Amino acid sequence: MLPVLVVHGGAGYVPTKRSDDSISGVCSATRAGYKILKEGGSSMDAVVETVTQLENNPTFNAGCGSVLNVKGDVEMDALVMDGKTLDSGAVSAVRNIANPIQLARLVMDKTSHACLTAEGASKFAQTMGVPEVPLESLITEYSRMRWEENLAPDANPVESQMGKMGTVGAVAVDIAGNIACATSTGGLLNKMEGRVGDTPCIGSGGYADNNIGAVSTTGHGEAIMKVTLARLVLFHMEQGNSVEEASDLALDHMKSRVASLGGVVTVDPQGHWAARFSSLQMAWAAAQKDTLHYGLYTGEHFTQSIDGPQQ
Ligand SMILES: NC(=O)C[C@H](N)C(=O)O
Repeated sequence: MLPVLVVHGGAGYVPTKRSDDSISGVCSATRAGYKILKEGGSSMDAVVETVTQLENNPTFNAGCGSVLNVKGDVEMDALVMDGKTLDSGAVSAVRNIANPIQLARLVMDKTSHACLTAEGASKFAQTMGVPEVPLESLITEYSRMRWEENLAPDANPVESQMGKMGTVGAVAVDIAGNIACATSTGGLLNKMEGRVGDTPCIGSGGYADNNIGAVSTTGHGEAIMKVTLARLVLFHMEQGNSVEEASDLALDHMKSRVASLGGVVTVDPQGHWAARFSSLQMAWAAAQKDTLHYGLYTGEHFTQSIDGPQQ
């Protein structure tokens, strides 16, 4: 069953003209992460590489392609967690870097803290030699268009975003049985300056514990934090539920308790995995036993050889 990698590209609704790019984006990032696992690399290396590729892909709301805040700026959140030690690293409201997930990992590896924010995170990035990139390099025509649309007095950015989420995340179990998660996002469309969502919060945007499993989440951050969605999935697994049942129970609770939709990718130490969502769509992919699995709509599950024609 091991190794295994499961990836999401955000819960919500993917406009038809962007759905092929979303599917091919999650599939190629999954291939890259799975290669690391197959060669004996760690689950942490695999999830960070996978999420880095998705941050570099302008289709997704993370890194280049992030949504803009109300001022037209990009402020990004990211989290990694290591299931062996329960160490985690996060950055919130970080600007002018290409790969927040790599900075989150540096917070975990090189500081005694779990999260750095805003200017402090930028100063740390400089100290670590992470190159500063111009704001313009993170902004796509599409994200600027959606920002402008949502500045109108009658606009409803939360409603509009539920349509198109695009946060990215990955969970993995490596050959040694170590488990990790990584999640990265530009957050919510036209959010207030300084708004921090669920993504960098342990237990909400993700969680990993070698004894239970790992989860990466996507959805409306304020709702995800109310139910600590990632830890809630793992709680249900601790109660004896399968990865699928636990994921569905947690998503059902978020829907009934706080009327919010979302999605998760989940693994357990044996290598069972799930990609579940209550939203209309979630681009997802998984790799196990040299097979690539992927889908977009509820119930959709395609498979092909990992070395087959590029999806
Ligand atoms: N697209 C998302 O999943 C958004 C993210 N959870 C946030 O609220 O920041």
